[in-house]
Amino acid sequence: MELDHKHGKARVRVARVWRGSPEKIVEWNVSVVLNSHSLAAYTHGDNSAIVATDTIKNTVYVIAKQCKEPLSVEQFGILLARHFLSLYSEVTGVKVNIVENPWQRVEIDGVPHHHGFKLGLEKHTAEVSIHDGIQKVASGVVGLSLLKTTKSGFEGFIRDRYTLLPEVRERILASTISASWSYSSEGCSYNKIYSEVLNTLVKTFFGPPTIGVYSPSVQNTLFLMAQEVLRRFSEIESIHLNMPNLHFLPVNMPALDEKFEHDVYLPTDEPHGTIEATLTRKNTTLPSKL
Ligand SMILES: O=c1[nH]c(=O)c2[nH]c(=O)[nH]c2[nH]1
Repeated sequence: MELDHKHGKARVRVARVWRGSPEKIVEWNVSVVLNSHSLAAYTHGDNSAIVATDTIKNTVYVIAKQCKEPLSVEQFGILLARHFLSLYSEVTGVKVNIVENPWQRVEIDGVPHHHGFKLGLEKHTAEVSIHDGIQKVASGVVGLSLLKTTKSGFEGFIRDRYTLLPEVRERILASTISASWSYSSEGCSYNKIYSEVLNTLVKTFFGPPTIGVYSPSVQNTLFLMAQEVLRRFSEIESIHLNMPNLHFLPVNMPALDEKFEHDVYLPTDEPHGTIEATLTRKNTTLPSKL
């Protein structure tokens, strides 16, 4: 028999304020998982090699306190992960996942407020793992909701006795996107890359402001978004995109003598299409190696 085991603390919420002009704040929801030599805790009730999950939680606050300057969610994850490995010989591996709550500075009549913030929508995430001495950093976003009212269709799919969906060249395309991307190099400017990757994803989803770009499927749009990120950011090795297809169903009411004219829709998120893919860089240039 072999027991694969790990333990940690999930959903540790911490906010860190840096006083000054202007004031700065981050709010993080931190989860830590440790691999350790604590097999005996499972097999013999011997807890002598366990870092208590309560201790793990306290450590999040202590490391936050030690951060005297603002830092990215990735940098915080790296500090935390390295701490557990360097302090405890019992710990052999660590994974830290953090979700940042998007507090954004308020502007009053165009003037940034000294200490006022409002909550944005999409959230910056980070995953830092260290196993066998190898540190891996991935950044991401969750809750990036995008919608376009036209320049989307879906045609040419399998038609059989189970198919009801009409082929269309005109529909609403909407998704709440999650993405995560991993880096091939260390010490990147994580916050800068985060906002530029988001910008790239959004630009590719919509196309140019006045004319947009036609999407023949969520699958194709997803691929083009991922490809553009790998093209632009040489430090990114791989990107995963999860793009649920949130259907806006045409409302037809023949009994009321009202027919759908691409105007009234029933927005739904259940059920939704699930479309996801990971694009990973090969050593040659894209897209020839795909
Ligand atoms: O872009 C789409 N991809 C699909 O795989 C799919 N399936 C479906 O019913 N509608 C859509 N739309």
